[in-house]
Amino acid sequence: MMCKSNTDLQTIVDEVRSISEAGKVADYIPALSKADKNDLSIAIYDKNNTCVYAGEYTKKFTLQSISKVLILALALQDRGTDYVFGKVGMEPTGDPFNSISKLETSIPSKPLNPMINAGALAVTSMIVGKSEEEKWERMLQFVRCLVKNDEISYNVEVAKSELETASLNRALCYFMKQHQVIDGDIEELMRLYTKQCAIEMNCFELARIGAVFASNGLDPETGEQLIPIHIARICKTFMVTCGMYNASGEFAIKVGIPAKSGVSGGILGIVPDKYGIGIFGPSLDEKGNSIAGIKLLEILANKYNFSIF
Ligand SMILES: NC(=O)CC[C@H](N)C(=O)O
Repeated sequence: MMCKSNTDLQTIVDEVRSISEAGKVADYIPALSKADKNDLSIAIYDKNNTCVYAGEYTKKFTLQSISKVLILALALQDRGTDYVFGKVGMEPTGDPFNSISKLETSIPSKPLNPMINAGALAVTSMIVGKSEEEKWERMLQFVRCLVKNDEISYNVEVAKSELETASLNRALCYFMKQHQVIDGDIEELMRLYTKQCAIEMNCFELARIGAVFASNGLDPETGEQLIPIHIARICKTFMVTCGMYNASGEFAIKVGIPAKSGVSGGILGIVPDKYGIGIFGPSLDEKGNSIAGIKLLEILANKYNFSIF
């Protein structure tokens, strides 16, 4: 399926692009600091299988936290809701995505939700497989299936860069191991998590994943049920309550759709029963969300009445 350029969308992208100057690209994962601050691209994939784009839409980026939604969908299929939510909560947090503080203060000690790092690390530890290789193969295959592209892979440099510097995420893991939220080898978990975060695609491919969620788990092209309906619903609900980190409340008011961002500057947006949206704009605001990406969504939401509320 080809995605077509769209002049109305391009006009909005051109208007918004300069906002990127006010933000900065993530550099706590050293390899991400190489991103071009002024890149901005968007694709909107209709559930009836048409797609429009604007900006440098073939540019690839790593999913980072967007992968949390996808791996949650797989873990829920692997283990069921009772098991997953026995270990990870369902409540939003007003803290930054990598915060450790609530882990110690909540009783019983479990991460508040699967969209913050602690919760996502616990979710990745639940993926079924006889070996590390098998677990990774299953994770990658699931994402490939959502995009319908077997060439989707991960950025080795970004994964390595994060693996070498992820002391805080390691600390979250060891804390959770002590409290029986996770078990197994922490370095294996770190390798799987940093690879899932480094899965790479362009905004068109991300928009296609959004279209699967928008259609309650159905592949927009083949009609195949890729994600069970109840799991697609759980994922979209988490995206509304926790998807934009500690900016989720403001985003719900200003845009009003399920969305998930990542520190690479990607945003996955879903207009239920209508569109999947993929955005890439690596310049971030102080909460770690794409500054131009959010602006684009605000404009589009107003213009086309996207809000689900
Ligand atoms: N917010 C994000 O995108 C964070 C993902 C990143 N890989 C991390 O764990 O720090």
